[in-house]
Amino acid sequence: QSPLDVERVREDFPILDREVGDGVPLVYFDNAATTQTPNEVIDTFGDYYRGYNANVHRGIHQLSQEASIAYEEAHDRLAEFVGASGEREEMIFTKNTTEAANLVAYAWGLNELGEGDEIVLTEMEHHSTLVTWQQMAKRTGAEVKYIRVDPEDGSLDMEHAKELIGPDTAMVSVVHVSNVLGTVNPLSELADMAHEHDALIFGDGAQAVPNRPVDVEDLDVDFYAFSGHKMAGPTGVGGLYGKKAILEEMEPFMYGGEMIRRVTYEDSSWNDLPWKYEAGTPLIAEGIAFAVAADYLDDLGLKNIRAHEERVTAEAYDRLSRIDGLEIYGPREDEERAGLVSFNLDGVHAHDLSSILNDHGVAIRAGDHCTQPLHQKMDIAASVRASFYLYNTVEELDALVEGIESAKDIFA
Ligand SMILES: Cc1ncc(COP(=O)(O)O)c(CNc2co[nH]c2=O)c1O
Repeated sequence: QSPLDVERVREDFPILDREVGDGVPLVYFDNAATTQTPNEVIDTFGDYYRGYNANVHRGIHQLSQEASIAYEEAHDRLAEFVGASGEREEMIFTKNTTEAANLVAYAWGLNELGEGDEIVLTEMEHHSTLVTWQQMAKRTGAEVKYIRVDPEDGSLDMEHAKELIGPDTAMVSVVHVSNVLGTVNPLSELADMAHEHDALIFGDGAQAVPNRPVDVEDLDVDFYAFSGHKMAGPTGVGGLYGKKAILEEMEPFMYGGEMIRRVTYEDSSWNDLPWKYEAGTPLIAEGIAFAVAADYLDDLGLKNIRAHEERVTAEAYDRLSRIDGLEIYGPREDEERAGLVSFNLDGVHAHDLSSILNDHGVAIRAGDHCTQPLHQKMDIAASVRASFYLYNTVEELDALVEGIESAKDIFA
């Protein structure tokens, strides 16, 4: 029995009633790419643009004050959502997780990294962090090293992590939950290892924040990034948590209005946190809707969402593992796994399988999921990924299994 009343929850997501193709019911299993948006979040946009649309931070008039208060308080809400006690001063709104990683790489990395410094990543990093730190290393003369991933169960080789993280390590950047394997990495343990050597740690929380309680202070990460569109919120807004002392010391790398205090022809000084890192007119409605998404998830309960997702994922794993010729990647059935299952079917290319599944109404993702090095390491050109969220049901798995069996009849 799920801790969520899923049938009632699904009423909040009108898109889930859609039919696709020849009138086939939509089965949305692409939540690791982006989640669907509840009415409460959608309605925020209409309320804002009909009721209090104005530019923020500067206006004296009432509309600007209303918009400013809503936008600024949204920062407090997202800080609270991830356990940041510094409230808005530790919560920068970016466009997404990718931009958050780039902000840290440019604002911190460009100034702090040099020859001899090492950046420790994992082999399962998403391109948003892997390419960012790889290119920042090339620009600064730093060196990137990768913690090995065990291809058998997608686990991180922590003995190898202990070898790599040392006195030359300046930054450790780790995906909290892999968007391909479903592996949940021991971020807190890696933070301790980084701090033992006075290195900083960046946590990529894109696949963690939506579906489990995250407390950045318990984790003791220095930075932690996540995206609104992956947690029932809008695209265009993400959160970058940073420890206040680090954000105070760091120099901004995007300049302009909002982020300044005083400007002369000779020099400029910066605004308070977090505005110092939010140059120009922000995504105001998106930021306000981001906080509504956090409220929506907290009303359902992140522990309930996690338990529901575990139930659907366990059933998916069990049913997929019974299909001959289907190989599942990542943690084994008895190991902790986030709400996704990536796999391949013998004799059927991932793109062909996803096309057949689409004909059955099933929306999944096929490809490299922005982790090309990981796929190369696993010696697979691509993979098919089914990813679940709070509104999916065990019954929806029937369409997935039927679609796979249909693909076997056609291709295998
Ligand atoms: C682990 C991880 N990190 C970072 C990102 C980047 O997030 P963004 O900046 O909001 O795009 C993603 C998005 N992952 C995926 C986006 O589409 N399919 C995916 O698996 C992700 O899964």
